[in-house]
Amino acid sequence: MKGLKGLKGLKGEQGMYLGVDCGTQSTKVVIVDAERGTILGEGSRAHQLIEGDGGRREQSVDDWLAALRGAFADALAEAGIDARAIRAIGVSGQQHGMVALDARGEPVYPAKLWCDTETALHNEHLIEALGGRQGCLDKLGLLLQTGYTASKVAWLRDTHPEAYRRIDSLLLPHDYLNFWLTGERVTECGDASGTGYFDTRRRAWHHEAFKVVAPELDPNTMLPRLIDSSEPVGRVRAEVARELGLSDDVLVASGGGDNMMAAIGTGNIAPGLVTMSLGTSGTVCAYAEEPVIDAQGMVANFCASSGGWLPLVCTMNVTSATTRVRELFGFDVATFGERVAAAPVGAEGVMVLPFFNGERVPPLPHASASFVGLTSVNTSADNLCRAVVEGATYGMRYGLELLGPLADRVSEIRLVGGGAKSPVWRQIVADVLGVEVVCPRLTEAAALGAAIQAAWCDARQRGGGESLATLCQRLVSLDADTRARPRSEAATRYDERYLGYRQALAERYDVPA
Ligand SMILES: Nc1ncnc2c1ncn2[C@@H]1O[C@H](COP(=O)(O)OP(=O)(O)O)[C@@H](O)[C@H]1O
Ligand SMILES: O=C(CO)[C@@H](O)[C@H](O)COP(=O)(O)O
Repeated sequence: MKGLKGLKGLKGEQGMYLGVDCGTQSTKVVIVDAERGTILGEGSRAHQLIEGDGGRREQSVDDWLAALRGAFADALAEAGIDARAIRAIGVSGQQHGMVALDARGEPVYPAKLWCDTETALHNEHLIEALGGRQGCLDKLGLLLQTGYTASKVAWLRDTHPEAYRRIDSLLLPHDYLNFWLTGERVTECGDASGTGYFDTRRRAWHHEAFKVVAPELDPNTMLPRLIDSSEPVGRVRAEVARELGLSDDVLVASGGGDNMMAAIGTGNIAPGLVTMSLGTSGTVCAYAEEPVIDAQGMVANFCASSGGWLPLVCTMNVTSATTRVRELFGFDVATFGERVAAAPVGAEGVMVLPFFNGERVPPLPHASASFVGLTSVNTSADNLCRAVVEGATYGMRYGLELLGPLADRVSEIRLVGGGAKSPVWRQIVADVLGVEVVCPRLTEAAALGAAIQAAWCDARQRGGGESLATLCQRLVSLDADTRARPRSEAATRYDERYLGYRQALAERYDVPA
């Protein structure tokens, strides 16, 4: 991967845009010069994860704010610009998290995250109450999956009635950061489509579904105002502008869910491309001009944040799984990569079903991880490290196959997220999926997408004609050095191993092989 230094250009006096991505493990910030098409600085700060029995995964919103402040300071120092040159901000956020605020704007409970599986039973009950799978598809255009916001709200109602009674508004993580920046409670269709009370076909809140989730709450006042993804949320509050050293008229774009922003940050805003993220979660998505309704409910018919739709498959165990095994052996990221590379294709028969966090697709919220095929000969650190990377990647192939016709003719996958920084993993993805992969120069594509969206929003506000496509052309560039092509022998071996993976899923979990 090329360093950012090679990308830096002259520092303009204006036309700077800030992209923020509040991911699961960290907040990333980039500063771009949209006129020159250069990335000037980036920063990243980690978050704490609150984990508990039964699949609890939560975060404190204060942690997000602290990470944003720190990452912004680092990016600004690297860019070496005056913060007053920043014209607009775009915020991307991990999808689905429940941020329930009281009337003063304080959380009534910590943010409950997309990867929390504690509410699986509530999700099942909600599906039933909405008329089963078909009822969900008819009303919402997608099937509720454990992890969506709806079951978290229902869970809070059941388990913390006092906190539930104090709810005044229900936001998503990126909405919350926009609220902190502007004081406005606003959302847009991309992120809203992952709540479970949004009609993804009509691109509107589904009040009837919301009443099933939270009968006592009034959707007219609880739910954030919906704006188009090209519209601004507002201007940065004076207090925030002072603290961050920004000028007092900085625009805040609508922002969106991290997958929607990563689609923009990889130029995936027209049919024909596939974006795959190896983040904490694994996601694979393709832009579509019409809604894509999956009768099985595994492909989520999310709206894109550039108009159109972004059908997506999400698995919960990608770098969350590889990090667990890496840390078990006490390896740093570089050593882990070396150990993965040292093991042969197929890890000498060791296979990992990496469901440490339960799983969303296939829908196994209560599953746990398994290491299978271990013998006295193949049980080595190298094989275990490779097997967890391979297992997470089999999940991505499963997801790609679910996308069906949208991905069938794709000649190249744009790979993003932390795991995409690993050359050995990129090759494994190419070999397992049998498709060429390439990374954008900036693998923090969600933060870049948010910055591009901010530039788009700013251009529209100023009456400028610059389209999102033009901005993507200028700011999204691919790193030829990251290109990995399938190797025929390895691909054939992986076809066999993938069949073994599907068989293991069928035997253990009754998932059709
Ligand atoms: N070279 C690498 N090889 C494997 N994993 C990596 C590498 N670089 C970063 N990661 C992992 O990527 C993860 C962070 O990815 P990221 O996309 O930022 O996650 P999120 O957006 O969910 O917070 C971390 O678990 C980190 O260990
Ligand atoms: O739940 C989903 C998508 O439906 C996840 O993709 C989250 O949006 C978290 O993303 P990362 O933190 O892994 O980037």
